[in-house]
Amino acid sequence: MDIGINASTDAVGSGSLSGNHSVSSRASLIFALGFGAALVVWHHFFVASPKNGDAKEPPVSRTLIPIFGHLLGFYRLGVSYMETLRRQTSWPAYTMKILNMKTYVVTSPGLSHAALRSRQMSLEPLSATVAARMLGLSKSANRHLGVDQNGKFIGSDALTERRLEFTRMLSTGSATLEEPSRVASSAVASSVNLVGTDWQSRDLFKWLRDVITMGTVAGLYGPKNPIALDPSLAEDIWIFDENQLRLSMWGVMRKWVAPAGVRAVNRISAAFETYVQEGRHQFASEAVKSTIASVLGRGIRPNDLARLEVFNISVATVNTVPTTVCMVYNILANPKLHAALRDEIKDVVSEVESDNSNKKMQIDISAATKTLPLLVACYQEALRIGSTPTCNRAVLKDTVLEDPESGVNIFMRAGGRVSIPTFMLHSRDQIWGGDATSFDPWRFMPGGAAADTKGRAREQGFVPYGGGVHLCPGRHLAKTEILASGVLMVMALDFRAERDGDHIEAPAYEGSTGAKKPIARTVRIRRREGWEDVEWSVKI
Ligand code: HEM
Repeated sequence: MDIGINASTDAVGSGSLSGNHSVSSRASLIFALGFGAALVVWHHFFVASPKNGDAKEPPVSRTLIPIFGHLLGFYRLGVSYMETLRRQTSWPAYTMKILNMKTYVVTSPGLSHAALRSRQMSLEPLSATVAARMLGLSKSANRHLGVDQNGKFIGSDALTERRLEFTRMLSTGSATLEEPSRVASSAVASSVNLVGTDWQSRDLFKWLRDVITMGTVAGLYGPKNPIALDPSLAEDIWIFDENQLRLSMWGVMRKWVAPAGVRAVNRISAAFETYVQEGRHQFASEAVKSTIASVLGRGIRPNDLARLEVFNISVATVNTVPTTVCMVYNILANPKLHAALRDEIKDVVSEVESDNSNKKMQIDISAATKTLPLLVACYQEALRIGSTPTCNRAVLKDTVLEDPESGVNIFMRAGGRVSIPTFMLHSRDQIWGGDATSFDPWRFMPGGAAADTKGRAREQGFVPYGGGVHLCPGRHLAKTEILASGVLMVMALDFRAERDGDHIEAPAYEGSTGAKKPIARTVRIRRREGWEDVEWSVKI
């Protein structure tokens, strides 16, 4: 284009330039067509062909658009794109090829468990390289994570050490789990106790999001945490989450491709850097205190530590929030269920102490599995359909795994990735006894399709917290906080739809690139009638 304009305006050499231009543009056209045809043939035979290198390797999923087809699919449909590809094959897994990277997407329950438990696969190389690309860490911090100057994982025990420490500190029965669980539940109770006696309109998702985020962060990072000082940072956690894919894919170009994501990382990490420099982490949970001490002990600068905390804080909130929102919304949308829960929970409510102005009531969730089976079933059902984490693994060595359902052996090549989108297992009618997309807690009650006769949740195909050595270390804390939120919302508050005469509807979701986020809806909320003067707390 530029050559053409220059040629016609160049009085001296316009003719020859012009002539050269038409010959060169024909040559360019022929070259472009030849190159395009070669690309399509290469894509067809080497990328889009359903045949893979090894006969036992899962078939390659096809896309109509060469090279960028899968990326466009993700941009358009988010993680649900993986479900559309699943329909191309009856294998328990398929291969998604993007350039030379192979991702094995596992779609059957048995193969998922086998992959999650396999010692030939690990999450760490992926966490380390993705963190390095997304967070703008210094070279020395990348080295700490085991990432070399080319962005390649060369190994480090830093993430293993953190995982083991976190898992130990947040395991059931440990005093170090009790403290953050108590603080998180009290923070939710405090938010509920602030609700007034007159009806007020609230965006239910945003309100619950902020209540849960404040609770989780207070539980982990203590009362002087950055979000307690600047609540607007809660929004940044979600902006970061929505931009994760773009941040991780574009490395140094992320400033241009995901400016909002970069701003969110900078804002959150700046606040965490000040938090560490001012020593406010001395009031944090033991789990956070010990991991911060070990990172600083390895010579990592506070600025890099703060950037790593962006990742950690996101992991701790972006699944807890959608699970709670899903549970509360669906309870409110079903008046029969709501009434049944009020009836169940009333037996664990007791008056603790009263002064002249306030009654103090406590809800005991310490033995919830026994005393609150319907609420626990609501929690399980919300885990099933309310959050959509994807478990990822790097294949460390050539591996063959058996799919127990079909008896087929599946080969996965070293250097590839494994992706287990939990929503694909959690939303299949044949696994969940029909109508898998609806919220039906009775599935998890004794004898239901998702439980045994004693009400123990089925394990096959139910992997909300992943599995194997990477099984979510925060699951016990999350469970307590979600149950505490549930009992408080049900017992302490009344809810109504925004318009008189309407019912509160079950949440509807937009195709989101990040964690599951329902379409915004406003509801009215006030203190429960007849219980206006009560100050609530939760016994965990
Ligand atoms: C309902 C809430 C939650 C859900 C559904 C959830 C789910 C998950 C899943 C699926 C994984 C990946 C496991 C795998 O790949 O096998 C994971 C990992 C992780 N989660 Fe959670 N999580 C929740 C809450 C939390 C909380 C509250 C914390 C923090 C206290 C937390 C901290 C972590 C960490 C640190 C990892 C990485 C583990 C590793 O590197 O091995 N999660 N979570």
